[in-house]
Amino acid sequence: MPTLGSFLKKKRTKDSTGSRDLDSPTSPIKDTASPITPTLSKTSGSFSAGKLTTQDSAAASHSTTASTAPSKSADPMNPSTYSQPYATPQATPEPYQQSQHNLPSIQNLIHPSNTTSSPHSNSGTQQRSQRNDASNGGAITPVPAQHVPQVVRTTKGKYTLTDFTIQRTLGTGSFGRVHLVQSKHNQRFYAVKVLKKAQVVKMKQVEHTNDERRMLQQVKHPFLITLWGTFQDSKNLYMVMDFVEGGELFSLLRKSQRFPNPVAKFYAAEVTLALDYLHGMNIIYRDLKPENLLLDRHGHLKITDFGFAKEVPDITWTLCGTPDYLAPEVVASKGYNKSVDWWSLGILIFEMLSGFTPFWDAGSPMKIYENILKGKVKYPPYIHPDAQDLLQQLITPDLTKRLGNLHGGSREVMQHPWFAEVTWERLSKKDIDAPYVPPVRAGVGDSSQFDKYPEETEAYGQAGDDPHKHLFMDF
Ligand SMILES: Nc1ncnc2c1ncn2[C@@H]1O[C@H](COP(=O)(O)OP(=O)(O)OP(=O)(O)O)[C@@H](O)[C@H]1O
Repeated sequence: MPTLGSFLKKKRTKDSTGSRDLDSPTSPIKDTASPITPTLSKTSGSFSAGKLTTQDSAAASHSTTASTAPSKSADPMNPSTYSQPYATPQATPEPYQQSQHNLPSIQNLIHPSNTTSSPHSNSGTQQRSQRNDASNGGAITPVPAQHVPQVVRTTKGKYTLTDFTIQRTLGTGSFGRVHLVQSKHNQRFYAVKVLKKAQVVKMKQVEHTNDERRMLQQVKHPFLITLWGTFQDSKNLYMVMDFVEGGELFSLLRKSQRFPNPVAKFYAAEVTLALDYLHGMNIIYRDLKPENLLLDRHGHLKITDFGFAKEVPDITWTLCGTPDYLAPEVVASKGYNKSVDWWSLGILIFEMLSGFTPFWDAGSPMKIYENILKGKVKYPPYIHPDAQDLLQQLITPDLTKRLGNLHGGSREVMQHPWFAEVTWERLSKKDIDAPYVPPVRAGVGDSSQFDKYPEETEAYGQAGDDPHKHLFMDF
């Protein structure tokens, strides 16, 4: 039996449960007088989550502007890939009305033994725990692959630091940070994830990091982040991705406290399509949570952070993920399969609908794990009966009953009555209006939707000894 070691991968920079005060008068979104008015989408007759209309009129007015910008991706090295420049915004949106949103108080969920391992241990609230190579068998029915894509995308070109002007930090993790950067070749903006090799090695994340690169290189889907390429210097690894301007779903959820039913449904449906795609490629994502869901400038989701994604045809044993989102078979060190992502989808939907996660405990991750194993979920009365029915079938420890893990695979999730209005085909083409359009100015590197972080003090691109180079040959 391998040893179990947990460590801090990333702290939620905001708590996962601080929205228990659901009747707070400061909440911009309430179920009782929802600002999300169900509207017909641009594709009449198909599902539309409606619009967030009270956030600010500037956001709404900007959405028209933003939608004029082409959403075509562009290779950072290649100016010809952006022949249609972004439309210049006609109206400058007002910045987010932060004061209206009144973020809930931060509560600490850091495991005492892990508080020193994070680069931001003074500001965080929740850790991800991980243990490697836990073993022992578990009787699991593998989900048959739904579809295997014909074409595997390859990352283009080889970049170096000198191809980009590094700008502010957009987010931080345990081994590094993500920067907004501008390509010197095409002037467009990208996100570059910088991972410190020494930290990756110290935290035994070499395999996960190489997996992350390989998984991201393989995937191509409207709701998954695009990786353009990777490179390294003596100290750091660099991953060049599209910059997703709208910020984390986490921030929107905390500002909103909880989402009305149609809004949660819209985001859950996009995640479901992405999971269906990943599982069709035998990839388990394993880190579903609102922090890893970014909003593009039109309000559609992009799943980022493939740090735990893994190609697993049948069963795996590694314990990784975020405590609140872990399936019981992962907590119990049993072998597990793709169905852990369906469990996490249940937790995500629960959190979107209620503002807190079902097994949350102020005490510690150990308490959360205990709650997960007990498996008792209290459903708030405002959760729609169809949603509750879906959640009960996703957040079930019985793998022979968990939706998504049955014979029909992800189709059975999509066919659940809660998703009845969703026109999956159109949604997969982003042919359905998002419920909320982030107030960003397209094409100008507007990072106003991201929290501020202290900047890196160590210069990138230093020459010198590189004892870890052989571990990251693919970068
Ligand atoms: N492509 C992107 N565009 C904009 N922001 C991004 C992008 N990728 C990541 N971010 C921001 O950076 C944060 C950290 O990214 P990510 O989770 O990938 O880093 P990480 O180092 O793997 O963190 P963790 O320790 O959770 O694994 C995200 O939560 C998000 O706010």
